[in-house]
Amino acid sequence: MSFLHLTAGAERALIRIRQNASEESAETTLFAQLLLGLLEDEGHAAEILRVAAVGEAALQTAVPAAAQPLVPVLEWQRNLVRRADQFAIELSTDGITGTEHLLLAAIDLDPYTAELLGRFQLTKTFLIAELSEAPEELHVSDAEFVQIRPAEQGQIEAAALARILDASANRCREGLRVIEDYVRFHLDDALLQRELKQIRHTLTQTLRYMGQSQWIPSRDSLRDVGPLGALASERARESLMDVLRASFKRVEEALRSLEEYGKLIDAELAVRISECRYRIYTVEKALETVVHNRQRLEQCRLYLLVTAANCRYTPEIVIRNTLEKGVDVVQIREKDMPDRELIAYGRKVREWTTAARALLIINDRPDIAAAVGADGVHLGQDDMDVASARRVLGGSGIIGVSTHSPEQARTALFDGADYLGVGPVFVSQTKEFPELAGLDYVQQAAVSLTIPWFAIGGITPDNLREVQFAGATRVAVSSSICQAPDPRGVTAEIAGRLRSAAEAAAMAATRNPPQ
Ligand SMILES: Cc1ncc(COP(=O)(O)OP(=O)(O)O)c(N)n1
Ligand SMILES: Cc1ncsc1CCOP(=O)(O)O
Ligand SMILES: [Mg+2]
Repeated sequence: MSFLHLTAGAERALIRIRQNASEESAETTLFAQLLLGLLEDEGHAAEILRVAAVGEAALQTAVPAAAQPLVPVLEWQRNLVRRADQFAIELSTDGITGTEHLLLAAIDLDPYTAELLGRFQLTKTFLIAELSEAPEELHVSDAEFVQIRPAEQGQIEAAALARILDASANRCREGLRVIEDYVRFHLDDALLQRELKQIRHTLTQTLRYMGQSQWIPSRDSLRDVGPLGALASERARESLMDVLRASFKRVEEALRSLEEYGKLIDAELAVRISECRYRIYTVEKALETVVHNRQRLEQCRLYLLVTAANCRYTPEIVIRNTLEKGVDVVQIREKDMPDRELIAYGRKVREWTTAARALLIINDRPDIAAAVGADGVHLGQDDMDVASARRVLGGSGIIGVSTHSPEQARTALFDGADYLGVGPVFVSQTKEFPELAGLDYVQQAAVSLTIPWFAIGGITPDNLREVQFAGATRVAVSSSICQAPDPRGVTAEIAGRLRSAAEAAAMAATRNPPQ
């Protein structure tokens, strides 16, 4: 199993640190451990360090003798990966984060590391130049371009065609930039960023093959119909979301134009443009729901799955008492209840959850969720797919998806899930699983996902600490609350610990804001 976007070497380096670290460590010690780990490994960073003649002995001196304040390891690791991701997205064509990007992030974030490696000429500027991959399109030779030849175009004037294609390509590129900025600076979502980058890359390459370099001589910016900002509707924007939506529209229209006019040049290349357009639609849909539902889920930390047969008391007692003590989301998980009974029960739970300002999710059944006015539905890997469920539930319904690996998480995200279940972490009293995803998957989710996710499976007050240390800030539980002699007490304990951790993280974030 691997991280969503890290090479195996980068993954090993991070896991090693988490295995050796306690919850808090001196920041410089963590950077020193990272460098030593990178040097020991076989990755790209080791090669860079070796070529620069940086040996183990030199790295040991990275730890200054003076006592230093401690930082939460989890937070440190998130910042490191986030910075490394940005370097990978900017510098490499595939956007995959490798050990070399971790090394660059360490130099960028830590003055001691920068000073130490600077002595070996390994500076940020040097590494950026070294790691920048030339865009692939530069390797396409002129002979490979499709030529626009007036004779082949029949009545179409080649210069006009070139102008149309050039203007559309520019509109598309500009719009994509605006969208990428939103995803990077507002959503901070590396997965979507990478998808956008890959679309941009495919597009650049396709345009290159369509003979883009020949279009520029036909460019006439002053006479170009509809320059940006000419219309009042193009000038007025009231929110970031407005800007985002307008940019998607501009990109989609420009792609459509490229596709249609591109057919006059090469039908196969036009198909590639059309594929880009569909990928953009997918990203647009994912972004719309991510933004809307992320707000609704933002403050939810404790998620309770209720199956009447597994409760020590009646579901009403369990649900109403635990809502009072900090449950934020209730999932009705009834596999065998007749539909009419389920709907009547669901409507009652809807009233209790609404009064407590909590969310109600129905397991497996979008039709029942719609019928009872629930906030959403939860789907497993073998349940209805997200797109079909959304048609039943309607656009604004929340859809959660169970995932057991990073690959499933990635798929669920692009299918349009609003939150994920991440597990099973431990053996569950509620459901048997052929294998556990374990704390490894929780760690992977913690560094990779910005969509809300809940660790699930066998979580109790006794093991909650381990789950939190692996990076979970939200948990979903069933038996440890529903079967407890004191569901209120267990709920209060779990909810309280999740809240304290969130408050501590918020304090840390104000001390060390992401750049
Ligand atoms: C929050 C949450 N995560 C995971 C699951 C499991 O869903 P699924 O795999 O479909 O299994 P069933 O619960 O349907 O048996 C869940 N329900 N909730
Ligand atoms: C339905 C399900 N899917 C993954 S774990 C799980 C059960 C969660 O219940 P418990 O908290 O009792 O393990
Ligand atoms: Mg299911």
